[in-house]
Amino acid sequence: MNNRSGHDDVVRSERRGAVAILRINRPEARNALNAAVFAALNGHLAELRTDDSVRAIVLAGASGVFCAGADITAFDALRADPLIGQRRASGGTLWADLENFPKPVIAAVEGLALGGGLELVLACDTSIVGQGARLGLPEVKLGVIPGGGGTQRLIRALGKPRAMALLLSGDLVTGTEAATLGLVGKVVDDDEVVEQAIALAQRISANSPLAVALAKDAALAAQTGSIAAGLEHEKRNFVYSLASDDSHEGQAAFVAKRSPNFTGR
Ligand SMILES: CCCCCCCCCCCCC/C=C/C(=O)SCCNC(=O)CCNC(=O)[C@H](O)C(C)(C)COP(=O)(O)OP(=O)(O)OC[C@H]1O[C@@H](n2cnc3c(N)ncnc32)[C@H](O)[C@@H]1OP(=O)(O)O
Repeated sequence: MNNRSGHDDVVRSERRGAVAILRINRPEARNALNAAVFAALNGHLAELRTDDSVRAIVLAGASGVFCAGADITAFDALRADPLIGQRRASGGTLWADLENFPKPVIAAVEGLALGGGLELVLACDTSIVGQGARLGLPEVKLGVIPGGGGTQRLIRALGKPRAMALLLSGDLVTGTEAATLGLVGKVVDDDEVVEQAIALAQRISANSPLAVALAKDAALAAQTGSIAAGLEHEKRNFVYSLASDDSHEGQAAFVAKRSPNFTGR
């Protein structure tokens, strides 16, 4: 897959079969997020959304670092942005677009995930983190607060006591501590992060793309509504999956004792 023109250097993309790997590539600024990174990530996601050959995405950073957060030197541009309130120009929809992306997105967190970088991790479906990585929301140390959904996703991930301690102190935790807290999906050796994230993405990619998308969609409903509404959402998605070609293929493959060949329909 070619990198998108104009942003080739700030987000690099590569393919491993049905897995697309996106790497934030601003090592000189510890992969800090600026307008160019947001534009490039949004552009890549738009392409991957409709590319049926891609079944899962790994979001990583370059040079052993995930992301040091929003580019602090870009705050003046943010302040001057008339649309900041609508959060259109500041990449504010990126986190929601990631969370609701119709394909699974796995964060491969090496080194650092701070501020908007940890907010990207929280917006992904799950994450593989290096044991020595450092994660946190240090915005309050800069006189701002998380603006990429961190206040909402952290408390849903950790519960109020643990979330407030991290949010209000700006303290950082290691990858191992983050796994104990439930902030990340899995902690691995620092040098295995990206490969383990790709391996998980490949296991997911072998499953029915339709069932994976329907399961993600139903599970996300649990974050915004009542359990009754969520169960109704799950039921609709279950009935839809049962009627799918993939469901028939899954059943036939089991009976024939062979691997299924899912089409996503
Ligand atoms: C229309 C405009 C749109 C613009 C869109 C912009 C994004 C908007 C997003 C919306 C806001 C969402 C809310 C999120 C807010 C935040 O994320 S606030 C930032 C939170 N992050 C931090 O506070 C981390 C700050 N950095 C550090 O603590 C340290 O640098 C480090 C990451 C721990 C690394 O330390 P060390 O290894 O010692 O290296 P350094 O020398 O400190 O850094 C190396 C160079 O990298 C630069 N850098 C690091 N982090 C950032 C950063 N967040 N922004 C900009 N630059 C960063 C650092 O300045 C060094 O650069 P040089 O001095 O030029 O070498």
